[in-house]
Amino acid sequence: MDKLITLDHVSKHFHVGKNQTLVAVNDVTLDIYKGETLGVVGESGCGKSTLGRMVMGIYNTTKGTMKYNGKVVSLKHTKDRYEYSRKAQIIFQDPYASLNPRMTVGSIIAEGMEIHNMYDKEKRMQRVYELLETVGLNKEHANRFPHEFSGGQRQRIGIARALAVEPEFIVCDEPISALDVSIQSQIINLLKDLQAEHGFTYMFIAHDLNIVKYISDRIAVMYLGNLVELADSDEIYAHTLHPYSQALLASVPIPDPDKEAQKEASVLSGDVPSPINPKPGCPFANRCKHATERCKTESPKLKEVRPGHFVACHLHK
Ligand SMILES: Nc1ncnc2c1ncn2[C@@H]1O[C@H](COP(=O)(O)OP(=O)(O)OP(=O)(O)O)[C@@H](O)[C@H]1O
Repeated sequence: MDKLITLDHVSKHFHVGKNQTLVAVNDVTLDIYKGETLGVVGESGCGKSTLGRMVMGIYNTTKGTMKYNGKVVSLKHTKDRYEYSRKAQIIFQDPYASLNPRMTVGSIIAEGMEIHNMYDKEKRMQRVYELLETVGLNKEHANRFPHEFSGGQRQRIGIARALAVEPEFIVCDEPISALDVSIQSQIINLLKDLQAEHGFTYMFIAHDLNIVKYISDRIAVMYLGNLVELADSDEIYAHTLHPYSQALLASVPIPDPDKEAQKEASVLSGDVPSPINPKPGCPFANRCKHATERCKTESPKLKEVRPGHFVACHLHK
């Protein structure tokens, strides 16, 4: 498969006080292949959104390089950057916060096409109507305002806006977390159908491992800014290697109450360490029941331990 995005030892640091550096993403090396869905999972604060924003070119990388189709993406105002801002789109967790309440739905969807000088005014409006139909809304909705819609409908508007500029790559940043469970699968199915039709590449960020399993070809597990495990979706569920991924999987509720009761309690005990001025060693060491002295001092590197299955853990050679 062809690589669309290449992250080479990418980090993002935020300066949060005198001599204090918050390491939101730490030394991530990762490829995203054309047409795939890469699921990115981990607890709140582990750096998923920051990674998504770097991949979008919204944040600069502090260290390392990101390439799109072999070309380095930077925030400098170049022709490539302008083109990338069309090819890479994002769908946000909270569709209401990301839609301008003073603009009609039609103007929201058309805005990107205007910025990128796509089509004349009449053709843009025709595309708005078509896009509304594509995402399961209708033409009449173009003249309404975001507050007149339900959460699921607003997310459909967010998807139509992303599609309007004919992107190749879409970051879906927890697009269904804020929606009712009954609506979640409708949005997931819409995203899957659109991918089948247009060949989009997705980076799908989520907490919920069940949903990620259904939509992802591969899954990346993050912990405290680090990529700790990466494998095909089926492989990672069948052979979960990192103790943190095992704990995350164990935290997904099992519908059978007897099995749920038998599950090992306290799988994720202990606090997540601070990302500010992080200590050396494995970031998961203080919560890991397998941790040894080595884990407390030496950071494990991500290595391929089964075909296409990468893990950063001293337990696995
Ligand atoms: N602009 C910023 N300035 C300072 N710190 C930030 C900034 N953005 C994110 N962080 C910090 O970086 C870390 C990673 O945050 P990020 O939002 O990427 O995590 P996340 O996994 O997406 O979490 P969530 O699921 O809650 O959105 C957190 O410790 C967060 O507080």
